[in-house]
Amino acid sequence: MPPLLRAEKITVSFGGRRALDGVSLTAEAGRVTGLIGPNGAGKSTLFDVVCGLRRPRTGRIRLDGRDITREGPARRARRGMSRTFQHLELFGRLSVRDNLLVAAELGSGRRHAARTADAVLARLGLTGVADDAADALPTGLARLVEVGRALVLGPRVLLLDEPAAGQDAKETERFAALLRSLADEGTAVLLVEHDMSLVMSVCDEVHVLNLGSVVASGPPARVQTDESVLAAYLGETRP
Ligand SMILES: Nc1ncnc2c1ncn2[C@@H]1O[C@H](COP(=O)(O)OP(=O)(O)OP(=O)(O)O)[C@@H](O)[C@H]1O
Repeated sequence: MPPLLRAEKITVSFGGRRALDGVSLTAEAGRVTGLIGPNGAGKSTLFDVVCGLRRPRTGRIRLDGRDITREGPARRARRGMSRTFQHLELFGRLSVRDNLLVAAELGSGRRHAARTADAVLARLGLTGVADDAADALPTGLARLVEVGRALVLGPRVLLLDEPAAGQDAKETERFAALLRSLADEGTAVLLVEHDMSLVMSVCDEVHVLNLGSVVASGPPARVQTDESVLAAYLGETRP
């Protein structure tokens, strides 16, 4: 069986500068796959390519083996791909619940959407703030709302861009348990995150990007001690 998600030799240039240079990686169903690397390594650009917001200059994106490189974001979402953004994209004046409902109604009818939104709110521990305006929440909780908006669509592939930024230690611990349970249900989770203890504790496999290339891939324990990874991070927080 092909991997659920596969990026093949993806190249993206901005002007003359290569942001991604022949990047290949996979994300499997039932696994949490980490994507780490220093600032500017190309992580968010790769997410944009995977979810259809940016066309690569060369390379292919495959879902279940099918080439979806030419499909747009809406089509990919219907195929079961959801993502969150590094810069929050919530409707600030809407309540937390309505933020989820707007997304859920894209995926199903109104009654079903309400039930789905409430179930996701409960799962994320957000029921108590369901009626609060999204822009009144602290960053850690606002990021969970963003995750909730992705979850109401019941994704098979979930792309999370720095979801734990702004969370305190307790929130991060709960979040790690959520990621594990999503993977246990069969979701392919692709996680971009700077919190190394979260990445190392929750991921089954980690890909390391540096200057637009994958410099290491493997289980967290191996990647952590890889020489090229340590070199990529010199001058930054080491993994
Ligand atoms: N729209 C754009 N126009 C020009 N250059 C861009 C654009 N988006 C990204 N870049 C450049 O591409 C490179 C990769 O950026 P990207 O945001 O993908 O990195 P990243 O690994 O997600 O970084 P961070 O951890 O800081 O979010 C960087 O050099 C960045 O300046």
